[in-house]
Amino acid sequence: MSYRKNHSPVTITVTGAGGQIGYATLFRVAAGEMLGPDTPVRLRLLEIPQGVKAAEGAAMELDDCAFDLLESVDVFDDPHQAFEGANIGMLIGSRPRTAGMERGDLLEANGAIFSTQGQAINAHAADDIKVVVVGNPANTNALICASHAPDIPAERFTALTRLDHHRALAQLALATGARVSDIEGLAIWGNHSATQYPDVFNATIAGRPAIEVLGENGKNASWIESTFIPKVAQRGAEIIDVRGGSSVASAAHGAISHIKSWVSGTNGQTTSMAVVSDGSYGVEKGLICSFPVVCENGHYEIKHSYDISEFSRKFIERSVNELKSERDAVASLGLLGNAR
Ligand SMILES: NC(=O)c1ccc[n+]([C@@H]2O[C@H](COP(=O)([O-])OP(=O)(O)OC[C@H]3O[C@@H](n4cnc5c(N)ncnc54)[C@H](O)[C@@H]3O)[C@@H](O)[C@H]2O)c1
Ligand SMILES: O=C(O)C[C@H](O)C(=O)O
Repeated sequence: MSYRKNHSPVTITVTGAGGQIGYATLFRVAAGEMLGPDTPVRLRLLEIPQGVKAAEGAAMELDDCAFDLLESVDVFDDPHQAFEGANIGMLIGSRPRTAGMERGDLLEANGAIFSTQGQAINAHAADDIKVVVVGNPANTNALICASHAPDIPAERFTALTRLDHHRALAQLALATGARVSDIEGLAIWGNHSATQYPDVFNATIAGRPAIEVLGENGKNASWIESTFIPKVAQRGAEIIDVRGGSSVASAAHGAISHIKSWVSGTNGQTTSMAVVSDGSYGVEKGLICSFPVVCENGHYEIKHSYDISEFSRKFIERSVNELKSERDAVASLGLLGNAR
């Protein structure tokens, strides 16, 4: 459903609320930037015990802002309480990789978090719950979460690739001198990882094929392959390298934009969301994969009109194969609940 004309409060559960992205998200949500100026919000903040103080501090500052849209803010360390009545779940908190941790250890640690949260959402969230998973590995965490919430349609569990979409828009605008608002049809395919595929071949700039405009700016296919794709796909690592920590404000902006689009629509414009595959474009059904989507009336739809060249197919397959291997790894660890 769309909340735009609905003045009743919307309950939003934010996990990892004491962390950096949580801090960069909460105040904007309470100010109405996500659901609009007519929609009051109730915030339910979830942290692990060690993070509760930080979340309580954020809650105190939220009070001190005296936001007129903020009806309540509560802090929990129990997911079953935190997801009570949630209409929206922003699942930001996750277990970061620390020294000595293997990939399997990371998947396992996060698997435990996201299975518990999936169960809590299944048991306590509102019927119209919409979930975006931000915590990495975001796509597979969303898959685990959905698999533990058998009473909720799998379509309601999504993962964040909007940040990647924004990064791609910005790089294309920089390369062509275009305005971001003149670009349409750009899409991120696959996993929120270095294998993701930012696709310019279906994009237009001020109504003209982006490829043509790139060509006029001296940017050919080899620029796309050797500069544009790695720049976007490895931007997260570049930010970590330059900033000394992973992206925060841009990730919060991506998460807010993701929910805003899903709830209020994209006015026919394309965006990217990692959503459950319906088998479109040969992506195995059930994987949480980034696709081009449009949103309307509180729903998203995968766009089915994209031309996929051999070049694009190769990149999409590589990322989808990575999603399959993550899915197989968590399945073999017994972390997937009900098969759908
Ligand atoms: N998808 C994306 O585009 C994207 C972009 C940037 C970062 N990220 C990911 O977002 C996540 C959060 O990043 P951050 O910078 O806010 O990290 P952070 O370490 O500052 O904050 C994470 C918070 O989550 C909390 N947490 C851990 N386990 C939890 C659980 N089970 N329940 C509730 N809270 C829990 C921690 O206590 C911490 O306060 C990371 O996994 C990061 O890799 C994703
Ligand atoms: O946290 C990370 O590893 C990077 C993050 O997912 C990003 O894309 O900025």
